[in-house]
Amino acid sequence: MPRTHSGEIGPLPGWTIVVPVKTLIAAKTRLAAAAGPHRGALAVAIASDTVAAALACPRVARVVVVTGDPVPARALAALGAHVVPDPQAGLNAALRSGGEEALRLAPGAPVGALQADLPALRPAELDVALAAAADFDQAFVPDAAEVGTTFYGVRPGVAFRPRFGGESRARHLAAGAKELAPDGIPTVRLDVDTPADLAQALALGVGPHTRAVVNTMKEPSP
Ligand SMILES: Nc1nc2c(ncn2[C@@H]2O[C@H](COP(=O)(O)OP(=O)(O)OP(=O)(O)O)[C@@H](O)[C@H]2O)c(=O)[nH]1
Ligand SMILES: C=C(OP(=O)(O)O)C(=O)O
Repeated sequence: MPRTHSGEIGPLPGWTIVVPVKTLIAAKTRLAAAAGPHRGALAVAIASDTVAAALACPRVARVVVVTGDPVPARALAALGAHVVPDPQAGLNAALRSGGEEALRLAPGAPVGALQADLPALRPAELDVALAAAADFDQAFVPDAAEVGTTFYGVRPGVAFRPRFGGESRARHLAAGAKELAPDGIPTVRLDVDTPADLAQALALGVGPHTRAVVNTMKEPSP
């Protein structure tokens, strides 16, 4: 059963959050030099901390992971995500496919897309973003660099049309989605693509999966 919570207008259905996870062999290429042989483990760990934080968020009823890779599929299912296959037609096709599954699972629930690379994500900060998003047909959270997007969501009954990839902030704005960038949600906005992003996330405080892999990366080679 989806969790519900009380608000001024009575109990609302919880969000279904769709998280896309790339096949590991192609994942986190910008961290390849920093992570070396730990790149795949780091990608799974970052996705695990993102999914665990989303599942712990009061306004989230369920997480649908879209991936074509059995390794993150197993790890994220073990955390409680519902995993579906990737249609292998790019990021937005993967998200739309997850959105269709979201409607099958909970037709009356709001649907959001969340990047899988938010290792510092705090459930309470995601909750702030979801509470704000509920007031708009379509809304999104820009990434910390204000170029990309970390979250895009729609109200029940509104077509789910994510436009992620590259300069997606401008595309979401042009499509009429409301930009949400309140103070106090840095961990929703900090997507980790580069070593500098990872350093910033470590400073904010990452989840235990990412912490463990980063500790291994720091160990001197035998
Ligand atoms: N399921 C799925 N997820 C994808 C796909 N492309 C990207 N993603 C996910 O979308 C988010 C943003 O991905 P990117 O920044 O393009 O890739 P990345 O692996 O994080 O990093 P780079 O390799 O450095 O570009 C991450 O959560 C990825 O796992 C895809 O084709 N299918
Ligand atoms: C896919 C995106 O981001 P990145 O490639 O920076 O993870 C995006 O911001 O739409």
